[in-house]
Amino acid sequence: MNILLLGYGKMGKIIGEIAESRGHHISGKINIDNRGDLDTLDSSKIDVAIEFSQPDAAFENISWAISKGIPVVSGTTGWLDKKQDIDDLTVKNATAFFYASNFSVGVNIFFKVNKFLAGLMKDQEDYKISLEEVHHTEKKDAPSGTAITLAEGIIGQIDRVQDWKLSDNGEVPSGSLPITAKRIDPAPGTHIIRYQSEIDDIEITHTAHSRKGFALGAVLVSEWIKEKKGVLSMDDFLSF
Ligand SMILES: NC(=O)C1=CN([C@@H]2O[C@H](COP(=O)(O)OP(=O)(O)OC[C@H]3O[C@@H](n4cnc5c(N)ncnc54)[C@H](OP(=O)(O)O)[C@@H]3O)[C@@H](O)[C@H]2O)C=CC1
Ligand SMILES: O=C(O)C1=N[C@H](C(=O)O)C[C@H](O)C1
Repeated sequence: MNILLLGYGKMGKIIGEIAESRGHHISGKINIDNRGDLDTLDSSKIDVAIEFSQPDAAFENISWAISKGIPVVSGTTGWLDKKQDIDDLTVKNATAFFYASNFSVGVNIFFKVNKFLAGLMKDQEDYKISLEEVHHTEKKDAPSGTAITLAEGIIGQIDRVQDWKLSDNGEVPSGSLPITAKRIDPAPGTHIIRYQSEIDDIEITHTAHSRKGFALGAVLVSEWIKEKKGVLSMDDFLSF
């Protein structure tokens, strides 16, 4: 498969290595300084674009590829206020767009565990609920996309929590779920959900040991999406 990498930073580099080790060819490695190369690329020869850039670049990168009819797999976080426009463009151009806040299988299992636990805790009003995420200091957005997905999983199950708020000290108005974002090198990504009461605490944690799980997931999805059309997500890809 011919893969275009839109964004060639920490993630783009590992994705490129894994893709090549699985027999794929990297048709281009695009960063800010060589974005002009897109004008000379033969888009008909690209099977999939994998987009891991930065929040303020994602929309432009994805729109470019989708407008050319190239299926896109994107993991960039922090731009989702514009996702509906991309979904509409995908349908208009009869191609495919796949977004996930986290491509690792382990985190996607953790998403399910989070929802299950929230369902069990929905009537346990004595427990204070909080979420903490820890990432490396180069991360541009906070909270992480993964933390937002986890928060949405809790909000969907527990009526007394209506929204989430970023908070340094865990103090938020009643009805909000506090998310604390810590930036500590070299953390690839840790997410902790806590239910705390006077009697006891329940805590679940996912700790990524490297970026390999995110990158491998993105390559596996790219292999799967090649012949697909429409707006797709991890729920379409995973069988659990
Ligand atoms: N969904 C998931 O599973 C995961 C998502 N992520 C997300 O992926 C994104 C990238 O992460 P990471 O690789 O660690 O970040 P990096 O900062 O290491 O890499 C981002 C790259 O994007 C490039 N870039 C910036 N602007 C543009 C542009 N206009 N066009 C093309 N490329 C551009 C940067 O170029 P330059 O170096 O020239 O500035 C840089 O090389 C982040 O949003 C992160 O949150 C990360 C891990 C997993
Ligand atoms: O920026 C990162 O590094 C990561 N970003 C994603 C997020 O915001 O959730 C996924 C992972 O946690 C690593």
